[in-house]
Amino acid sequence: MNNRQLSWPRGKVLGGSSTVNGMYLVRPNQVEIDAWASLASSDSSSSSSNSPWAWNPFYSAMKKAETFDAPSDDIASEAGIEFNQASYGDSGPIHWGYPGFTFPLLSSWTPSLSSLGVPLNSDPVSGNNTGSFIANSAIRKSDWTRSYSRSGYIDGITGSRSNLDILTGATVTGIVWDNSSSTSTTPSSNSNDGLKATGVQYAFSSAGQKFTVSVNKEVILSAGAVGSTQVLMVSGVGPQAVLQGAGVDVKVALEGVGARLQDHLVASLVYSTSETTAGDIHASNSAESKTAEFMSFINSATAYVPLSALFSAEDAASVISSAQSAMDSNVDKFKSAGPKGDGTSQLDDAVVEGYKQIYKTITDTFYTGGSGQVEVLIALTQPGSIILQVALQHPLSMGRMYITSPSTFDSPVLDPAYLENSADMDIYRAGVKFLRRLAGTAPLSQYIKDQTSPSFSDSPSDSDIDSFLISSSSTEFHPTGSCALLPLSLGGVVSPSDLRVYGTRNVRVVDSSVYPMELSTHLGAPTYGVAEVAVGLIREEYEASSESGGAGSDNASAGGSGGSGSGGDSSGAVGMRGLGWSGVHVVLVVIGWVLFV
Ligand SMILES: Cc1cc2nc3c(=O)[nH]c(=O)nc-3n(C[C@H](O)[C@H](O)[C@H](O)COP(=O)(O)OP(=O)(O)OC[C@H]3O[C@@H](n4cnc5c(N)ncnc54)[C@H](O)[C@@H]3O)c2cc1C
Repeated sequence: MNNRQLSWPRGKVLGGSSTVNGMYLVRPNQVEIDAWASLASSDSSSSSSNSPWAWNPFYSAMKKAETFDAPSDDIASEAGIEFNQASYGDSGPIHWGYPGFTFPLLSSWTPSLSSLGVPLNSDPVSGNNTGSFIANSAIRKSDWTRSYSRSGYIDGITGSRSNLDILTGATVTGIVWDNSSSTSTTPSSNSNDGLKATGVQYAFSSAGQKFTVSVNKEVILSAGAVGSTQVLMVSGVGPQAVLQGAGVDVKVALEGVGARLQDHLVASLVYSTSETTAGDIHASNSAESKTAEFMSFINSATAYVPLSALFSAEDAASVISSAQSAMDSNVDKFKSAGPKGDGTSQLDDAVVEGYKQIYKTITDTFYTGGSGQVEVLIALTQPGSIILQVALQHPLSMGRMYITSPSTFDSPVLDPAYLENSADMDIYRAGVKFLRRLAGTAPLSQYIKDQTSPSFSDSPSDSDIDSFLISSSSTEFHPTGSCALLPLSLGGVVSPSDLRVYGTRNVRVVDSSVYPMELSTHLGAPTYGVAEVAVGLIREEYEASSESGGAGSDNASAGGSGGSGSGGDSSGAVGMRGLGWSGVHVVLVVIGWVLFV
């Protein structure tokens, strides 16, 4: 995007990004999760329907993390909220609620979208998220506070658990290996081979003393899409060319680490309004603006829009077939860009094959299977304005992240190759046109006056829209793909069977880096699901081992959480809730948090 640099904030705090995020709780589409399970099982003899990553078990895991808080009748009718309570969990640590304050203009959201072919979805959380709806927010109704990984998973257990230590303010600087445990840098999918971690090193500043937490059992990284990838790389696990360039000894030449980095891009159209917005009430400094109910208001009206509502049937078919027929040239381009995107070396064949399979999945299944290709949102947070936003959901453009130094105190290079693929621009541009139609569609149109930004002509050309998107798009804060859960033959980083990093015996990654492709959702809710699946797999493994007199019975350390605490969480994933059985000592080493040992 004209070499623009975008800011990618992350929550550097206990609870990770769930502490600072926009609080949308949305589930992905079943089509996406089943496609992931199918890719994950593609080199195994078992069917993807038995995979823990298939929709049914994954849906159960997401529900395990949550408790649904129904809105009051007044809020539901004022905002036009519809829901199916049976589709939610009822006893998990994260509250799926709604704000205690709303705006009548929000009830115009779903009728206007329905008129544009995106009907109300009154049950968007049980497998089909396409359509328009008022999404859940991460709000606990009993006191209108944010429900996030720390409040859900950690706060209730600190002080009461002698087998949990949390080191805050610490930055993990690398994994300590038993170098005699493996002599080969070639990764194997066999967990009995490979490097064994014996500890995690951390420090409180870049020049400060380094400390080590020893590991009896394993290390679980939950440092997020950027953090976990960086920790692996500085520890010698990653693409050879990258590690050598950064002065890091190659322990495991795992070429998929950091490859295929992706993100959701978002753009905003701003309209003036004479309707009162949340921004107006905030700015008024009135008594109402200080109530807990008002302060709980957060944007949440959304819609996942399929190609059929963005294009005519003929144009949709043309976008799909152009993307499909351009696959081989895009794959070649991706391969020759190399691990640093500078063409100095080619990408590994397995990583390229993974890109090809993901590309096929997006163009053959997601484009045609009815899942949302853009998300459309409305924001009421600016005084005097209504903001309509569009975010591209399944980018074919995938880039890379890599380190240039062996220190986790130095920033890595993050390059998601935004909009390099022309199909991405075609769909994103159609999303902007859709927003403009939405602004003119009743009943929402009665609240909308002039478009104040960007300053388009009445009929902007495609190139006007493209220039606007290139110059003003920002991140929707959903980076992923950098530690993909896929077979080694598709350039995976963690094994679908147990989230173990290939080429290691006892290091797992459990966080939002593991999705091989973007999902049509905000990534928080599914990442709680990833963590809950992980807890199930890890428990099963230790319990089986314990029964046979193995690892589970000794006084060891297990891995922790990220940003959160127990059981599973997104912004700092996995969980004490599920993992803290007796005999296992857990240490969270945390900036905001991170690992566990
Ligand atoms: C501004 C913003 C808005 C967002 N809005 C939404 C939203 O509305 N809804 C939604 O569902 N999702 C949203 N997201 C995304 C969502 O919050 C993340 O996808 C999710 O939190 C990812 O969880 P994670 O555990 O993978 O990583 P994180 O939550 O980022 O947790 C990683 C943790 O690891 C720590 N860490 C990293 N490196 C190290 C290290 N070397 N040593 C020690 N600690 C380390 C970090 O400090 C952090 O505490 C948003 C994200 C942001 C940043």
